[in-house]
Amino acid sequence: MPASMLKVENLSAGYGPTRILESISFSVGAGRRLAVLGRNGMGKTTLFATLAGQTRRYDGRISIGDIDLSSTSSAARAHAGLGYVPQTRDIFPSLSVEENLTVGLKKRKKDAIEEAYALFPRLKERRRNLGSQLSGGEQQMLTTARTILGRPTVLLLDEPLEGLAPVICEELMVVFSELAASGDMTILLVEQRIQSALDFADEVIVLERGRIAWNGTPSALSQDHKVVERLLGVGGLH
Ligand SMILES: Nc1ncnc2c1ncn2[C@@H]1O[C@H](COP(=O)(O)OP(=O)(O)OP(=O)(O)O)[C@@H](O)[C@H]1O
Repeated sequence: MPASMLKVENLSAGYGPTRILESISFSVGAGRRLAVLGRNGMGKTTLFATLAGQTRRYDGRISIGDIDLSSTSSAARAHAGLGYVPQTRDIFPSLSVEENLTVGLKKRKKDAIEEAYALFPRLKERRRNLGSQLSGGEQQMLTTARTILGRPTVLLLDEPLEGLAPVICEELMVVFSELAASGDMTILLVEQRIQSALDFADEVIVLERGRIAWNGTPSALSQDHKVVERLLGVGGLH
């Protein structure tokens, strides 16, 4: 299935009575890549959790293509093509890699496994290992592969590089770029490794206290040292 456009209009959301996101609006064209940046606690994870239907939405609209997802369940959003890879690397620790990949699949188990191994050959080497025996990078590959097997047309990746060695980060970013280049997925990436996010993205939004404080291209952001320092808290990019 080809990638879908994601549109977010005047979205406000939070946890119970605690408002975190205030009137967020942006759209990501089909097959485009958006980096969502911001200092700690500015609402990036809350934005993704809200898109995935896991927080309380007070107001606003979320749509994929022509489908309005605003009031639908998390399961319905996944069914409509939204894939969410949370920061928590959700895998089953007591199941093997292969079982993690196929649990819940009724059909095309063999195809799914081969597809995941083609994407992440390291998982093939580890196929008999339990989830709990994997390194952080392998867990990230497994959770990403599990989500991709659901054939999302919009993929949300929340800090996939967190805590990983540089060589593994590079490996993951290559796969994410290949997925984006396939034209099958629109990808939104939250990442603290700002340079990696800027190298990957076509467009950027920067959140500050639950609002969009800046939006533009990666090159415009790289050149705006004041914005980088004020909104991202780093003295310069390299
Ligand atoms: N389950 C929750 N209940 C109440 N408040 C929460 C909950 N999760 C997060 N928050 C609050 O929402 C705000 C935004 O947090 P969020 O995790 O979305 O930020 P973030 O930009 O992803 O930060 P980080 O880069 O540290 O992951 C913070 O003030 C945080 O304390």
